[in-house]
Amino acid sequence: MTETVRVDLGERSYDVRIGQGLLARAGEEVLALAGQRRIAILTDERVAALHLEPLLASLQAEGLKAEALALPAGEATKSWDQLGTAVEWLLAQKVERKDLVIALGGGVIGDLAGFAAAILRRGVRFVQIPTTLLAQVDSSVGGKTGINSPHGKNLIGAFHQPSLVLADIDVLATLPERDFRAGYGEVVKYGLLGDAAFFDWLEQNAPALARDAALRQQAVRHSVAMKAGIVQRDETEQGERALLNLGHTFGHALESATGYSDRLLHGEGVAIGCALAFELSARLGLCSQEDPSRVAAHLQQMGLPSRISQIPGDLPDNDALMALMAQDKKVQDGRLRFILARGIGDAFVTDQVDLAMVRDVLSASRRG
Ligand SMILES: NC(=O)c1ccc[n+]([C@@H]2O[C@H](COP(=O)([O-])OP(=O)(O)OC[C@H]3O[C@@H](n4cnc5c(N)ncnc54)[C@H](O)[C@@H]3O)[C@@H](O)[C@H]2O)c1
Ligand SMILES: O=C(O)C(=O)C[C@@H](O)[C@H](O)[C@H](O)COP(=O)(O)O
Ligand SMILES: [Zn+2]
Repeated sequence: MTETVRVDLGERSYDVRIGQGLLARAGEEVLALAGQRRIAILTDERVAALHLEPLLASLQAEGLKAEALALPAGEATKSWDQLGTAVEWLLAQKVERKDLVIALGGGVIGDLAGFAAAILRRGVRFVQIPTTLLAQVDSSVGGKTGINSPHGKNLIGAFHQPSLVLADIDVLATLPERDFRAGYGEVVKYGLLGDAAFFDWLEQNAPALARDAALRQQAVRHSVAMKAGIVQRDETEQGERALLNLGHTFGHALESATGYSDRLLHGEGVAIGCALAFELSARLGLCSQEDPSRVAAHLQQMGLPSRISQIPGDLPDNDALMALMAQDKKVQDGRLRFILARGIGDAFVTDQVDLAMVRDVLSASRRG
């Protein structure tokens, strides 16, 4: 059964449809949204090999004309170079303001295609067809788009909401195990930041998510509904939305330090970052010492890293990691802001953090 979560943002409102077989029905959905418009699909080479043909067939069945560009797979694609390639290709396709860009892929393609759509002719509509667990529960919803810089993650970007999100949970069947696990890092984040009962549910059910479609759909829908609620209340991260950044201050610095490479996937960085945020919260006396232990145990159970020492290869020292954190978008008046927790499901934003303690937490996590 297809379920719909509405993201209510006035004239920028849209539906997130979650269910099985949605890729094969994408043509109908797109036709209903845009009529007979030109369609330009941005995807990556791995996803194209697996899922582009069914999408094209579905669009053609509705008489829709579509062209596709496949970019290299992987985080390094969120770069100026690939953004330029995508935008110039869209212009060469003569994509007009009322046409549609479709992002078919994981968070990398969703972020890059969304940003390309935001700046093309000062904004064209786009549809997200997320093909990773991470993209279905998080990146396809909420309108954060952008690319990375050597100075830090997602430092160049725009808020640009999609017009529709089609999350077909069947396409996750082809996702490599490591990418599925990494995506789970963002699922568990929702329980940790604001829903203790969801975290309890995940402790019981998450090991079965990869093989049980009904549980997977439940987890995706719950995550999307939580994100939609937060985004509706705070679209451009003036306050509450920063909670979705739990684990990211640490995680983004670690991703930059590892060169946006396969050494550390985004969801793995988030997992380590969540563990560090709870460790820091416990050291500050905000939550009990059992909370970080419970978080780390669950991450381990799910095959996710929880410590910096689990990242392969050399890392820069703590000074360099702190310098990367200083580029975080949550920095205000030169002060770092962290998402900390009073307990599982009870996160909050603060700039009242002793940086010496942050360094201690980094050092302890490096020791393993
Ligand atoms: N905009 C947001 O709100 C937001 C939220 C969370 C994460 N992000 C961003 O998302 C990115 C990470 O996204 P990701 O984890 O999806 O990575 P990704 O897009 O690189 O996808 C992971 C890998 O899976 C492959 N793949 C995708 N779908 C597949 C499928 N169905 N079958 C087989 N292979 C498939 C891709 O080719 C890639 O190799 C990061 O850049 C992160 O910053 C953005
Ligand atoms: O949607 C949000 O808001 C998030 O913070 C979701 C995060 O999972 C995502 O990684 C986001 O791209 C991070 O945002 P950033 O502003 O720190 O780049
Ligand atoms: Zn994230």
